[in-house]
Amino acid sequence: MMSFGARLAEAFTSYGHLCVGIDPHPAILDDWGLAQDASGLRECGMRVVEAAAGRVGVVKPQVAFFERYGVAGLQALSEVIAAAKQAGLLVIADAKRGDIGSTMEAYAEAWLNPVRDFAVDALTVSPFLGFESLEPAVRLSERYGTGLFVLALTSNPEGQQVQLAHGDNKETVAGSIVRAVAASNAAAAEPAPLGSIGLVVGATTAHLAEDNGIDLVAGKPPILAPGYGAQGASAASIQSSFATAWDQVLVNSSRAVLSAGPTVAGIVSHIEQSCADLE
Ligand SMILES: O=C(O)c1cc(=O)[nH]c(=O)n1[C@@H]1O[C@H](COP(=O)(O)O)[C@@H](O)[C@H]1O
Repeated sequence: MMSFGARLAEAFTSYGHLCVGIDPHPAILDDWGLAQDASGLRECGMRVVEAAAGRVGVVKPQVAFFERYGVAGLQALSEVIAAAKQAGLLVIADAKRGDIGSTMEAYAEAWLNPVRDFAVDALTVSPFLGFESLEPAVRLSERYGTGLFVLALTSNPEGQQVQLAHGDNKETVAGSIVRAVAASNAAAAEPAPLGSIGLVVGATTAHLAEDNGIDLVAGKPPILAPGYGAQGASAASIQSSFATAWDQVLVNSSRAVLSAGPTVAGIVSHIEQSCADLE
């Protein structure tokens, strides 16, 4: 199995930098005339998958919106994940998992082991119990050919209180996470144009990396950048903020894409416009 970084690099070449978020907010279900239950989630997710297939390389279901409806919601999530993989899309589960190492291993098994119900290509994870607590997920990612996106400099302004705090050695928390991710990629057995351990850096906050001396290029981590569209970042601002790291960036858009529904044709037209903007 090719590494996640190698598969993502191929997806960039074929389809560019857009990742379509599957975030079935209650307001979206209402706007689309869908039921506020698991059948509504499933239908919403399937329409987005149909629109995304062959136009972008990656989709990112937001697990919270499925979890909200309990077991039936998670069943819908597993069906949407399976349909996306079947359509040739890479799938990132946005579950932001993070815990002590022994528990982290169970989370990684749940989301990354290809035999499990929720098996995806990559998972968002939180390093705020200490980057080392993610070690089992890093190890299992390498075993299964999957990837991680580690929160570093999130798109929400309140994140900076924690992420730009300085430790004893004067380095920011975000800077130390980025450095640890670079080291993980440098230690990977299989060299690839992109690492398999990625970062989450908001499209709205990326400029803070340079301002704080944070090197996003070392170790070539893929960078998941949410914030395009609904949170205000434009294609031009994202390209200029990421500067030399731009070829590593996967730009997520969720609400802006879904608000172009409910028809598959409407979603397709928004995706095509966003892809053209990000070229
Ligand atoms: O990990 C994420 O994807 C994420 C990190 C972050 O810093 N900011 C952020 O908005 N996200 C997620 O990205 C998506 C953004 O959605 P829109 O603002 O609707 O495009 C949501 O699913 C968020 O949970």
